[in-house]
Amino acid sequence: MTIKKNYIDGKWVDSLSNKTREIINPFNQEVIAVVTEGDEVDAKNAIVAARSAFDHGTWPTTTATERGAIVRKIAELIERDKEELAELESLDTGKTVEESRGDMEDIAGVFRYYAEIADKDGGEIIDSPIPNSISKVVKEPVGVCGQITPWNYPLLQASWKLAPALVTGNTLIMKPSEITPLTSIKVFELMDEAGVPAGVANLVLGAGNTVGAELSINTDVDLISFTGGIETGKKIMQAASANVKKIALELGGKNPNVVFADADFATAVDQALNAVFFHAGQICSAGTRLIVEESIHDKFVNALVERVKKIKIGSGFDEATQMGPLISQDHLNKVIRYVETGIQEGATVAVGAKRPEDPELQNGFFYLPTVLINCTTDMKVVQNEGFGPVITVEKFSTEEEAVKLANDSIYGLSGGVWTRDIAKAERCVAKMRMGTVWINEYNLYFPHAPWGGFKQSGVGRELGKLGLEEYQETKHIYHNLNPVPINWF
Ligand SMILES: NC(=O)c1ccc[n+]([C@@H]2O[C@H](COP(=O)([O-])OP(=O)(O)OC[C@H]3O[C@@H](n4cnc5c(N)ncnc54)[C@H](O)[C@@H]3O)[C@@H](O)[C@H]2O)c1
Ligand SMILES: C[N+](C)(C)CC=O
Repeated sequence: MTIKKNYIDGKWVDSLSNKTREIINPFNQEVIAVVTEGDEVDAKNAIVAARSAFDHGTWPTTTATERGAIVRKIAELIERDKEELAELESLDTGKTVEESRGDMEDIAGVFRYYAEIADKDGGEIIDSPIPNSISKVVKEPVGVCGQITPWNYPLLQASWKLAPALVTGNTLIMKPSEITPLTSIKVFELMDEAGVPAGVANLVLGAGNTVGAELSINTDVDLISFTGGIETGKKIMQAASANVKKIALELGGKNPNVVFADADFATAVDQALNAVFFHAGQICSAGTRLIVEESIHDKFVNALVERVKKIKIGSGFDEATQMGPLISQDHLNKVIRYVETGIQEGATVAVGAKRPEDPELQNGFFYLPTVLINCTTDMKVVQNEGFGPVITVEKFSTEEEAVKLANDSIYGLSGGVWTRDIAKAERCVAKMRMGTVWINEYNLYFPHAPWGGFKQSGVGRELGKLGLEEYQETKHIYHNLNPVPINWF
């Protein structure tokens, strides 16, 4: 098997240690690739390349229109190679190929969106309060950016960082999750083909506590953008204080999906399933906390359980499959422990809570879709992110109680409200402390609207204009057209 390499200063290179890592297919544990295993030294080399490209290269001063054209070209290349990318993503993560195809469309859309808005904001002229002066505000790139991504949406989360960083003239070093690097490697090949200059975009493969930690602490890095778990986010925040780096943190969620009795019942049941079991629940915004009005609770749970029993789990490459495996043995063990904790705390298993018995699935990291009822907000299984195909169900009887339960969390990433009463929906979402709230919808996102968390779900925003501004410094330029001595001293 050819060893896949780091991409530093425009060249594909092995890590200096010559260590390698096997990449495993979560469906059957087969080795699907071998990649070089970078560490702090490789990260430092990439930082030197990115620093030099920023301080001495042409990229930061290339016009936004030209940078936008290159980013548009990346979108076209992703569309050209969409099928190959989708298959790689499914091999690496276990998600269905149909899902991965959807991801690739979203990813191309993100590159296109940022290519389009790249040259649409030329700054601002301020109405200066001082005669004979010009006061203007311009945007400039932040500098060298470290970008660290998770395993659940490897290329999608990478695209939310790469596209805005590039169009705004930054240079960058990306570290994908060490267990799912394949589509990131491929997209760096495409960025090279699109004409991104050497040193502007660098890729270092390897572990979080080596490559990731170096990117976070190194004082030649000006910004660190991280998507991943809350505990890692806290470490990165601390390390970033070494040079008061700018930080953008997209962290976890424990997201409430509130269903009122007057909601469209069938749609709310269907979307509650999607909200949590899509990608086996390995989604930051998964609607893992179902909060249902008491009067419809039993009927809702029964309908949910009937549908859950029919979910087809299997290979992401089988067109009939609706849910694939979890990402790894470690993660499967974590989900098993998480459910056991819930049961010990008093939750009742309505369906699932075990591994499938199908002999064909025994080599994969599968866990059955699980519904836990009789849950209360004080339980760990309701408060902690499980990141698996597990939904907890709580009851409420008043609108105030529904909002109170929804907000009772250290997280604030996203949430949903299901009702036909427009005023009630608006009252609820106005009080819900989350970065994204859906009304009669769940888990929808697109490049035009910002994404990010309240509370411990993160700092900053990705996507939309705010996602671009994360990669920009704001400079006020004051020009005195009639300089005269002040004569104070
Ligand atoms: N808010 C969002 O948009 C969003 C999107 C996707 C995933 N997530 C979150 O990501 C988590 C799952 O992903 P994960 O298990 O890969 O998360 P993780 O925190 O374990 O790892 C994420 C990345 O951080 C790296 N890392 C680990 N330790 C590090 C360190 N000390 N310094 C620097 N980097 C380090 C890892 O190698 C990986 O590349 C979940 O909590 C999920 O909610 C959030
Ligand atoms: C941000 N999102 C929803 C694409 C993936 C979260 O894990």
